[in-house]
Amino acid sequence: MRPYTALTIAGSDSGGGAGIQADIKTMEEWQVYGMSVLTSLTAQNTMGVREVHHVPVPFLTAQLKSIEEDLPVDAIKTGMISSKEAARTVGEWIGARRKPYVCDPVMVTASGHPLMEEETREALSEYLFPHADVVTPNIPEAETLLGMSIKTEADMEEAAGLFVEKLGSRGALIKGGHLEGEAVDVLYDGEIMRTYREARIKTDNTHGTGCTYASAIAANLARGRTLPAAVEKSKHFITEAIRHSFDLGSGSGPTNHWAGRIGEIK
Ligand SMILES: Nc1ncnc2c1ncn2[C@@H]1O[C@H](COP(=O)(O)OP(=O)(O)O)[C@@H](O)[C@H]1O
Ligand SMILES: Cc1ncc(COP(=O)(O)OP(=O)(O)O)c(N)n1
Repeated sequence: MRPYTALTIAGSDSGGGAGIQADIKTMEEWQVYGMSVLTSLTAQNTMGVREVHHVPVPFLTAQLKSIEEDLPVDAIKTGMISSKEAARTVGEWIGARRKPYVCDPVMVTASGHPLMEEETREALSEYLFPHADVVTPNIPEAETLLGMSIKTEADMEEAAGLFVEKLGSRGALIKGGHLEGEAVDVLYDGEIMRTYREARIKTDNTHGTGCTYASAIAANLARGRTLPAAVEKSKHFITEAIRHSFDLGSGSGPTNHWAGRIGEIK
């Protein structure tokens, strides 16, 4: 049996809530075989990031080569890409594959630790966005990348359009977790603007939500779903993962990747 597969190219979170750990856990929940190419190692927990080591670019290339010579890739997700050189290497590799690709432009952790060098921001639109079916910025990321302020749903729609028109991606999903009120996300696929809306859940345990959401979208694309359908399924998935999130650690706890299976194992 050949399973659906997805590749995450991202950083490691030793605390298990974000990064490749969240990505692989999420892919597994969608019965998609997850593979990982590590870009950086973070010494991290629910309270914050203690230290970061970036994988040397030649080793990044070695990991990509190991995947390509042996394993099929149905969809790709990228997360933490710290340097311009890493962005170039990853972007060129993805460009040669022509597979569904979700680009999560992570810049800073919720705890305030930078995950990307400042000069890498421009490299994202140069090397990664042109290959992306969808870029998934949160509000601060979209504001930084577009140089605009986002406060309303109308602003989110404008931002989604600008990602496609100015920053070169095929689609954009602006995530509204950092605004107040309902948890609203806006998707523009280059043709139609769509809104995904859920009630806001009262919790501080949202560590890893962005990684989990982007990986669920990649897993659904790997399964052959359209982008709007993949986002709809993944929005429901992330909402339940937040609703059943864990009170683990002293900081912002992780989401619950197995929320959809609660009660299965007695
Ligand atoms: N408290 C919450 N209740 C319900 N949904 C939330 C909540 N916080 C975030 N979300 C949703 O989680 C997803 C991730 O959003 P966001 O927090 O903006 O991204 P990031 O983790 O990258 O900062 C989005 O679908 C957002 O609407
Ligand atoms: C290694 C690593 N990659 C990405 C993140 C950011 O995770 P995200 O889900 O976007 O948000 P927070 O967990 O920071 O709220 C990370 N922390 N570590």
